[in-house]
Amino acid sequence: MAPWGYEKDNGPAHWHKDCPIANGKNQSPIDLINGEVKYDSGLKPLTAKYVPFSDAKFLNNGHSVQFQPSAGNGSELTGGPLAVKYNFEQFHFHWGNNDTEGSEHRVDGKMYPAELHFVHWNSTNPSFKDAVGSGGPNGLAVLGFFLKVGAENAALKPITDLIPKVKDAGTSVTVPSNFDMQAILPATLTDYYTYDGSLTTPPLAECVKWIVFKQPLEVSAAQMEAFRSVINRDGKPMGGNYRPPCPLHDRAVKTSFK
Ligand SMILES: COc1ccc(CNS(=O)(=O)c2ccc(S(N)(=O)=O)s2)cc1
Ligand SMILES: [Zn+2]
Repeated sequence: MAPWGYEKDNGPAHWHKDCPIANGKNQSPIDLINGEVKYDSGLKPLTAKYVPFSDAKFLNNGHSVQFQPSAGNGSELTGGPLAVKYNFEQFHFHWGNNDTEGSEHRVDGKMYPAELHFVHWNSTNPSFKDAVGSGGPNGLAVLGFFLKVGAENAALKPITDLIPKVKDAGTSVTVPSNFDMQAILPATLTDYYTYDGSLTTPPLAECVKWIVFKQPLEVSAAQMEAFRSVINRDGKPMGGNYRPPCPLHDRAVKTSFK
C-alpha cells in the first residue's frame, strides 16, 4: 500500500489493511456528545511545566507540521486524570481547507477549523516508543485544543511564522531557543473531556489518555491560511489531514466540568 495519507487511495478507509486495530473498540477521534458525557468531580486541573528548549525542530513529516524538541527536554504533565508524570514528546496540528472542517474531535457533531495536539508519554517507561507499545490507555497522554478563527495567536506566531520554511514534505527548521511553548496553553487547564482512545494516525495504537479542552484557542485567518499553504508528500495541500470520528463502543467520556 502506498504510504498512508488522507487521499482517496490511501486515506482513513484504507488504514485497517496495515493496521487492523483501526477497527478496534478504543479508536480516536470521537464525536464528544454533551448529552452522553458524565461529570466527574474527581477530575482536577492539569499542570503542564514546559521548559525552554535548546534545540527543537519544526518539521513537515508529510502528514502534519510538528514541533519536536530533542529527547529528554524536562517538560512534563501531571494531574487531571493522570496517575503519574508524563514527559512532553511533540506537538502537531490537523486542519481543513476551509473553516467548516479540520478538527479530529467534534462537539455535538461540530468540527472546528483545526486541532492542536500536545503528545506526552508515561514516564514510567524507558522511552516514548516503549510507552506507545506498553499496552493499555496510559502509555500516552495527548492534550487536544480546538482552534477557531479570531484574534491572532501571539504565542503560536513564532510557529506559524515558520510554516513557509517547511512548506514541502520532509523539510525542517530549527526553532529559536526563546520560543515559549508554555505561553500557548491557557493559564488554567480546567474544563476538559477525557476518555481512553488511540493515536489518530497509523499505527493507531490504543495507548492514549485523551484530554480535549472545551474552550477553543483562537488563531487569525492569516495563521489559518499559513497552515493551508503546507504541501503533503503528493505535492497537494495538506489540509484535510484529520481522521473522521470512530465508534465510541462501550467507553465513557468524562468531563471535569458540569
Ligand atoms: C512505535 O513506533 C511509532 C510509534 C508512534 C508513532 C506515531 N507518532 S506519535 O505517537 O507521535 C503520534 C501519532 C498520532 C498522534 S495523535 N494525532 O493521535 O496525537 S501522536 C510512530 C511510530
Ligand atoms: Zn494529532
